[in-house]
Order: sequence, then structure tokens, then C-alpha cells
Amino acid sequence: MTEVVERKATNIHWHDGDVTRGDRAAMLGHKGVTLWFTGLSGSGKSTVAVAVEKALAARGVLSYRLDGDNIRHGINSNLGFSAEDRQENIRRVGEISRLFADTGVVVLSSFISPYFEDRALVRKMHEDNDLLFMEVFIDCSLEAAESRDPKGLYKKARAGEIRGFTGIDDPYEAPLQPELHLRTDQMTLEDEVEAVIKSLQERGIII
Ligand SMILES: Nc1ncnc2c1ncn2[C@@H]1O[C@H](COP(=O)(O)OS(=O)(=O)O)[C@@H](OP(=O)(O)O)[C@H]1O
Ligand SMILES: Nc1ncnc2c1ncn2[C@@H]1O[C@H](COP(=O)(O)OP(=O)(O)O)[C@@H](O)[C@H]1O
Repeated sequence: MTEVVERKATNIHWHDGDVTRGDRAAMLGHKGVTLWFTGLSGSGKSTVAVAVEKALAARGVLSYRLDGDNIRHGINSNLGFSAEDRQENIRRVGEISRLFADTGVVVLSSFISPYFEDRALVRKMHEDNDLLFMEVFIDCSLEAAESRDPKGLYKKARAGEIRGFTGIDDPYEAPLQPELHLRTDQMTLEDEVEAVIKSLQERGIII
């Protein structure tokens, strides 16, 4: 296993099992992969992930969603939205995604993940361990995301009640070469789901 950050612990040893990733894929009938949904707040990451999860379940494919808002209630409840905290948030959920993908699950990870470097680290965690990783850019203009404002957060950010809000007074570095690019302000949800499923089929991840 490749390490992506400095490890503090010493005298620890990797312990292999007898059941392989291939064995697990054969049991499930599909491969594991992480689909990494990145985009502005309100761009549609959670909406697309929920719809893809449903479509996969209908095909008998085991998937699991990891969502920023949810994860920040639990394992990452000690992190805020500074660049350092977002980096640690993404590192931890990247590791969790990697573990789930190794089990054979189709992982649907939805995080704003605004920085190139943090997303590149998650890709590396997967690729260094021969795990499939697909960056899915959930692309939506700031104007459209702000007019949706499903949680009223843009309104609060504009009013100065939230500081460091992505897209308003905090950066979002758009992916340059995502495996999939979905313009949610120009496509229907049905077409977005179809594009994801097709892409998984084309890569031989699901039948
Ligand atoms: N300052 C600030 N900036 C951006 N988002 C904020 C902020 N404060 C709270 N929220 C809420 O937190 C959700 C984003 O969490 P993430 O873990 O995805 O963020 S990040 O990847 O670490 O940047 C985000 O969820 P989504 O709207 O689903 O993206 C918001 O509900
Ligand atoms: N084509 C589309 N794809 C995804 N979401 C859409 C689309 N059109 C409108 N929406 C709406 O945009 C909002 C996106 O919110 P959400 O999924 O919570 O975004 P995020 O998880 O990125 O913050 C939802 O209210 C959803 O119904």
C-alpha cells in the first residue's frame, strides 16, 4: 500500500488476507470504483448521487454514498471550512472511499473538494493501489447554483452571515480533465444518470 501523507506510527506491519479483490468482485458481479462528484454547493452533487444510487440498485449493483454534509456530522465533525480543514476532510474521505472501493462497492463520494491538489491526492490514493477512480465534474454556473440555493446558504453568504463560502468568497478550482463532465444547468437529471451508468458500463465496471 502506498502512503500519501507522512505516517507517525512506527513498528506497524501490513497483514494480507486470503480473499482477494477479484474474489469480492466475483461475489458481487461488478468491480469497485470511486466516483468523485465535485462541484459548487447547489450544483447537484447529492441529487445526482442519490439518483445514480437508485439506478444502480435497480441493476443489482451495490453502491454507497458518502456526502459532505453527512460526513461532517460524524467522523469529520471536528473540521471546518478553512483550506487546511477542507484538505483534511478530503484526505479522510478519500481514504474511506478507497477502502469502500476495495470492498467492491461503487462509491459515490459527493464533496465540493474545491482544490486541485486535494482531488489529485485522492486520485493518487486510488491509482497507487490499482483502484478505479473517476472524477465527475458536477458543473453548474454560480448564477444557477445561487438561484437554486436549496439550503439558503448563498443568501446567508451574500449577507455576510457565512464567511469563506465556496464560489462567493472562497475559491473553486474546476477540474481540467474529469472522466465525466455533467452540466447540470443544461442537462436533465435523467440524462446525467444515464451518462454515469453508460460510463461505468464502457469501463467494464458494471454490466
Ligand atoms: N463555507 C462553506 N463553504 C462551502 N460549503 C459550506 C460552507 N459552510 C457550510 N457549508 C456546507 O457544507 C457542505 C460542503 O461540505 P464538503 O465537505 O463537501 O466541503 S469541502 O469538500 O470540504 O469543501 C455544503 O454542502 P453542499 O451544498 O451539498 O455542497 C454546505 O451545505
Ligand atoms: N439537472 C439537474 N441535476 C441535478 N440537480 C438539479 C438539476 N436541475 C435542478 N436541480 C436541483 O438543484 C439542486 C441541487 O442541490 P444538491 O443536490 O443538494 O446540490 P449539492 O449536493 O451540489 O450541494 C436540487 O434542488 C436539485 O433538484
